[in-house]
Amino acid sequence: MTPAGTTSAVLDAQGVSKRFGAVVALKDASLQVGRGEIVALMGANGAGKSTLVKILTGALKRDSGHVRIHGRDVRLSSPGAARASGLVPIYQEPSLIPDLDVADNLRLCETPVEPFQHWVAELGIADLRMDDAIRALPLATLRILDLARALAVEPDVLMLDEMTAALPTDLVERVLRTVRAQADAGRSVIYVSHRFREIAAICDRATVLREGLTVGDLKIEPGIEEHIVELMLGGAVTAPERHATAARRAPGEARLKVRGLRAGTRLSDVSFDLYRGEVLGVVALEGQGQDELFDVLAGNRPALAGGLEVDGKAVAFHHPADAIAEGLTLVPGDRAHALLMSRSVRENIAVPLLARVRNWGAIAMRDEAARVGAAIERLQIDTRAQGEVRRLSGGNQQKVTIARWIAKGVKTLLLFDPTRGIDIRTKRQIYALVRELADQGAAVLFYTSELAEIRLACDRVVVIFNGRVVDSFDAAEADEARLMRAAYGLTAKDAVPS
Ligand SMILES: Nc1ncnc2c1ncn2[C@@H]1O[C@H](COP(=O)(O)OP(=O)(O)OP(=O)(O)O)[C@@H](O)[C@H]1O
Repeated sequence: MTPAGTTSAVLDAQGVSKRFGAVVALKDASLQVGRGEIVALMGANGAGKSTLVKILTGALKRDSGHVRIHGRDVRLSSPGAARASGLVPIYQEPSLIPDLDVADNLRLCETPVEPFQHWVAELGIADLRMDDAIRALPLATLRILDLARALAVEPDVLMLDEMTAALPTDLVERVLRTVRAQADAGRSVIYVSHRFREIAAICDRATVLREGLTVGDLKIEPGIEEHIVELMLGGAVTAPERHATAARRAPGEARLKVRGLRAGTRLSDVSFDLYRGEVLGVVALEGQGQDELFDVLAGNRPALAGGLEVDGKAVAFHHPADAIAEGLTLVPGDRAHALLMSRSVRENIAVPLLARVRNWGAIAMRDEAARVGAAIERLQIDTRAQGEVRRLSGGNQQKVTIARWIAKGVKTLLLFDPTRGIDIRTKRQIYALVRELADQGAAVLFYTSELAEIRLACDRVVVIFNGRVVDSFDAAEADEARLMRAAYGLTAKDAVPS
């Protein structure tokens, strides 16, 4: 384990430990980053990555170990102290205050406005106004604002914790280019991610944590992926299964028919059929109407035009309860809203999605406890901190949102980017679970911002561009180039933009 440039490391953390009551989050973690280097910090859900990042950014105090910056021991006693040492984080969840506008948020954290605006424009958010209320902005925009805010203060070491997990493909590419350019200009970056494609694209090295210990430090080179996975999981994992063969829909009428659906300002005219027994993927770049589509299907917003049919019957949803009554269940992308953060893991899994739907999930208590237990086991949810969901690692929180529908059983499942922030082993388990649910007769609509998931999890895919379905094909034919072309509104004969 001899990382490049240990002696000239900009940041050098050694022997870091941290305990939360009985939970040992970090036992002996080390991490070095040289000037101009991007180091991936990897590990399964709950390995301790976020805890280490929080210690390095002064949000948590370490129990033992030391941290050196440019060779000097530092005490990172607060986020302000870490910033003063040049360490700036972007965490898994948006950090701007929802009740304030952009300008007030900048003032509050003393972010210089001009550089911030420069980065916002550079990152492709063209229409941001300083008096926009944070609450009204989409999650993807908030993540970009967090990055712009961090870049505006010209950090020595930038730490990105699952920064791209909520972003659609086009914004991910822009973020990756920007981060790489920052490193090329001499800044150092710690990049926490579960996405190998991104790590291969921009990182120089990977430091791997397992159960709070640093277990490897590797140069990123072709073929390193399986080695990293082995280190992360402490043993071999099975290769991903490819489900995508022929369409698997059950015979008979479509479970859900969507016709000429229009909603908000972005969803113009979307039509497709979703059958029992199939997993239908949805691919779209940022803001092409996918949020509005899922919102309408979940009863969160009205359709302005078009119609829905469930099992051959015309329906109109005015409230989420209407959608649930027709058997449509949403797993939203935003776990912060999906979970009761100060309640336990079990309560979160068992809680009816909406208390007012009285006949929903009428399961005997004993039976329910068994189902909740089975779902926890199935997804290997880390229950060491199960008393309050907010104490779980980000990936484990996401698993809780998914465990709900495993515990309850569903007819039509609407999954909005369900695997963001989830480690590779669990992702594979989730694909298998989704398949199992479909095999049992569920119809699944699966929006993902990770194009590779289409082939791994879906039978068919529809691509939405500019509020319309522009292409639809079997998942077996869904290589990333074809999906990308379609997502950019290019037909098969057009060239991919280089
Ligand atoms: N405030 C806290 N109280 C109790 N336990 C905590 C707290 N914060 C983190 N933990 C526990 O520490 C362990 C490590 O969590 P951490 O968030 O660092 O993992 P991670 O590697 O970032 O995971 P993920 O990939 O899921 O985000 C987990 O078991 C988590 O439940």
